Amino acid sequence: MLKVTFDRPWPLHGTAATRRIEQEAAASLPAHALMERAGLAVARLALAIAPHAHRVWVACGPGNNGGDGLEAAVHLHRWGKAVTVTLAGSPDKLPPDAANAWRKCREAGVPVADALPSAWDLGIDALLGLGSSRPLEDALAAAAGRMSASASPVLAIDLPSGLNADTGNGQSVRAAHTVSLLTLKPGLFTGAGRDAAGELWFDDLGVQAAEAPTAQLAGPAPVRVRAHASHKGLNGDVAVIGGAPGMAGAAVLAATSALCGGAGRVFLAPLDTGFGAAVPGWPELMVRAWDALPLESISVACGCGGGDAVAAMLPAVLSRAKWLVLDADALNAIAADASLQETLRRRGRPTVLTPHPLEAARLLGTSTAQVQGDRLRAAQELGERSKAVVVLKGSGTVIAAPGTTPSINPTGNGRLATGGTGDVLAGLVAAALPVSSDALQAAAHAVYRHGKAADDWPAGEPLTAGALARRLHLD
Ligand SMILES: NC(=O)C1=CN([C@@H]2O[C@H](COP(=O)(O)OP(=O)(O)OC[C@H]3O[C@@H](n4cnc5c(N)ncnc54)[C@H](O)[C@@H]3O)[C@@H](O)[C@H]2O)[C@@H](O)CC1
Ligand SMILES: [K+]
Repeated sequence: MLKVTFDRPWPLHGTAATRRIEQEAAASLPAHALMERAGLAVARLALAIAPHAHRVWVACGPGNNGGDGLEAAVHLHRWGKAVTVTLAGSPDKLPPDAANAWRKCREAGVPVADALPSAWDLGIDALLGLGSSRPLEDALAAAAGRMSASASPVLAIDLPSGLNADTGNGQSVRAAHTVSLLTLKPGLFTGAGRDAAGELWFDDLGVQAAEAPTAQLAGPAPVRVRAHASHKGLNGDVAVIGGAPGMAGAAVLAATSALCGGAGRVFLAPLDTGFGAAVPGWPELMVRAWDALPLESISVACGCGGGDAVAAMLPAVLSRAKWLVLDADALNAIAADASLQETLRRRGRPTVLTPHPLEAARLLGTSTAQVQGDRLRAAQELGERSKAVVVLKGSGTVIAAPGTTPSINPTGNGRLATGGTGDVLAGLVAAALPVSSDALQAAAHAVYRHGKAADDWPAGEPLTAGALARRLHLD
């Protein structure tokens, strides 16, 4: 059993891959062995996270997730806990492993109640796992609702019941802890998964997964030590093109973020002709006209408050920039213009798109709900279509590129939901591209760093985009 910490990458396996791993392992093990291991792991974790909990409610569902709960209930009962089992389903319809666990439960004398209990110290959610296929109803919904609403902590087995393992969608139990079995599932880390799952634990049940991961949970970048004999020319030049009248702040945020994020030199090309020759308070930033910039040799972040005006620059920027980050208004302009989409596809140089779900929906010609319905798939599809790295922002930002395993970012929190943090990210990605040979890795590490800065934010201090940019210092 491992606690899932975000200081290293983790492989993630979706439902189909996990089912294959389970079938292969079950074929080489004695009957019921996997479920017995799962039940023991859950019972041990229950003791570890809630050592003083005496009354334990194990809410079991109609399938093998319920079976895991029944196995755990037998152990906890034997260890002296006051266990109450409820079963949302019929004992004679349980699948074989779960039916075996039910028999053991009855033989051990574990109390089984028809009605949901009114008080307990620890809830164990064994209603649904991988098999969750539709919204919770009736007895399952009643048990899930009562368990989630209680002040007593919930330990979810495999997944918070109702959560889709692949997409992180679905109304589900809200758990304080979730122990993911055999594999870690992508749905725990994106969409509603982060809020539903609480602290995450992983038990492989002694099975080494031979399946290729469906996705990767991103880890931090290795520390980049700058050589003593270094100079600014080795650390990449970044230009930010954006900041139409009334939106100059977005471009300034991206530029300051690139600077604080480690770029050697940073240019700012405001689209507001009245901007002035310098950025107050930031003498390091060099203000230039966009068409005076050496686009062929620099990293460009384009969008960032560019408004409608940015569309006119895009043909040149798309065909000339050595490295390119497209954000916000640049993405909207591309979504509205098939010839820009074609130029993007044919660019053939490192390109990163940083859409939020609505921008991604516009680019894909679909709805925000459909993008959010399967964030991994939407990011992958957009990457394939545009031949670019895609950073689909949101809870569990997805980073995808054609022909590669996508990543989900584990850092960041709701404090980032404030104006300008996306511009900060665009600047940071633009700074990361010139010093990396792999645009996907550069983007994933920048996203990780951006989120980590928010996770490490001092309590009681407001998180604003400008303050965030300043905190992106190199170690
Ligand atoms: N078979 C085994 O030996 C093992 C099973 N494991 C557990 O088994 C789980 C998967 O078991 P199952 O495939 O039986 O699936 P579940 O136990 O998740 O679901 C059971 C059944 O509930 C039904 N269902 C889905 N949504 C429903 C809803 N909203 N309302 C009513 N019924 C609904 C489905 O028809 C599904 O087959 C894993 O998540 C894991 O917890 C693991 O412990 C590994 C070992
Ligand atoms: K569950």
